[in-house]
Amino acid sequence: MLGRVNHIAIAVPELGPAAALYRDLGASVSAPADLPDHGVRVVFVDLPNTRIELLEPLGDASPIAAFLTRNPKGGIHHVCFEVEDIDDATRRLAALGKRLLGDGTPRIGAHGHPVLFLHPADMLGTLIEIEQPSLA
Ligand SMILES: CC[C@H](C(=O)O)C(=O)SCCNC(=O)CCNC(=O)[C@H](O)C(C)(C)COP(=O)(O)OP(=O)(O)OC[C@H]1O[C@@H](n2cnc3c(N)ncnc32)[C@H](O)[C@@H]1OP(=O)(O)O
Ligand SMILES: [Co+2]
Repeated sequence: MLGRVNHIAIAVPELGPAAALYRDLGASVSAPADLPDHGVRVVFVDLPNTRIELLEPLGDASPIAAFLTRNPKGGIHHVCFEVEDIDDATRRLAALGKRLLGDGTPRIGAHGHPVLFLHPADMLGTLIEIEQPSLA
């Protein structure tokens, strides 16, 4: 079921300095993009074998606000795995008893592809995102 690591997300209190840090390391960093439906502002750090997704809260109801209250300097927020067929993966994960966050159906993520999140309590204390990077 699980394919490549599509990205590793780091939640930060301020995107500007975080993006500058990775630029100073010589990485290619995208311009910020607001994702109001997801309550975050995001930039992507391109790496040879995956990406870092830097996340800043956007709006009062950001799903990463509580995380940053617990981790005021920021921290690793989630890992995103690619799947070939997110509908099949959703069914299989639900059958395995994994809690699917939100309304339990995939939503369009930062790359314009369907994504879904699994509750950290069911995934060894780690928030897991799955993404279908291409049309099934
Ligand atoms: C989709 C666009 C973009 C993309 O890649 O395309 C993104 O990735 S956007 C990313 C932001 N969106 C999300 O994270 C959506 C899914 N997340 C959630 O629904 C919440 O963050 C949730 C429910 C996982 C946690 O919400 P919150 O922290 O407000 O709830 P609690 O304080 O009750 O926490 C419950 C429990 O989970 C632990 N927790 C919370 N966040 C994390 C985390 N990132 N990693 C590991 N564990 C986490 C928290 O400590 C609590 O643990 P407990 O033992 O019960 O105290
Ligand atoms: Co993500």
